[in-house]
Amino acid sequence: MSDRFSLYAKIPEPALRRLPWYLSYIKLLKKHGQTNVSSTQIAKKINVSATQIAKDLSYVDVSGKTRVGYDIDQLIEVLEDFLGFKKTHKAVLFGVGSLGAALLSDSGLEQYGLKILAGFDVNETIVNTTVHGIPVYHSDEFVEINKQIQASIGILTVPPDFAQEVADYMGIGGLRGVWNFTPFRIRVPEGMVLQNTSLYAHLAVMFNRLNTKYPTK
Ligand SMILES: NC(=O)c1ccc[n+]([C@@H]2O[C@H](COP(=O)([O-])OP(=O)(O)OC[C@H]3O[C@@H](n4cnc5c(N)ncnc54)[C@H](O)[C@@H]3O)[C@@H](O)[C@H]2O)c1
Repeated sequence: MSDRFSLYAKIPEPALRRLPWYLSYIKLLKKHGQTNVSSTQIAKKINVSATQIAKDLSYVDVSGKTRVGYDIDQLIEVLEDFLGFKKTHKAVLFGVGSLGAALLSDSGLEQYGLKILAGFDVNETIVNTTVHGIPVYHSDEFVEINKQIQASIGILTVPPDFAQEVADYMGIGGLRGVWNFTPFRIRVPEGMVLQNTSLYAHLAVMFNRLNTKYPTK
């Protein structure tokens, strides 16, 4: 992220979560040849009020013009920069099982600025192979290997019983952020960034909403 953004107020998380929606919508408009967009136009499609959109965009270094709106090329550039999608963040992944291997095969992550350089596992049948072109090493080799590759993010896709132990080990190897896919609520030392992601948590919310709207016997 550019230094210029450090001049701005800390953006609230809900606003930060909405910015990628705007980005993806304006990229679609660009694909259809549009060059400018107003917050009112975004609002109609995204289902967020125009006032909220203008407020969210006030956290990034871009300004719209009356009646013309925002320049789409500039808005895409600034949003991608702000969201960190233009920079390469080096990562490693622990636990090359079904979820881990799927993440290694997802080329979308690299487009969004996350480059996975290596996988680590303890299963001898996976160690010293490549998965989708990414080398997989034994977990014991992580600290030495990371001295060379200097990754800063660790993706955690091990069984929950090993989640805390592996997260602690990630810290020893110099990682500064953990993207935790396990359902285990890991603790990380102060200064380490933790992001928990769970498909199942979202699924539970959807089931709950469905049951509320359409109760079953
Ligand atoms: N967040 C989500 O939406 C989501 C979705 C699916 C699975 N999960 C979670 O992701 C994790 C992995 O699930 P999966 O289905 O891929 O399991 P899996 O059993 O297919 O894979 C786990 C892998 O971790 C490896 N492993 C075990 N101990 C290790 C260690 N100490 N260091 C490195 N690797 C180690 C195993 O050898 C295996 O290859 C689980 O915690 C699961 O609950 C989360």
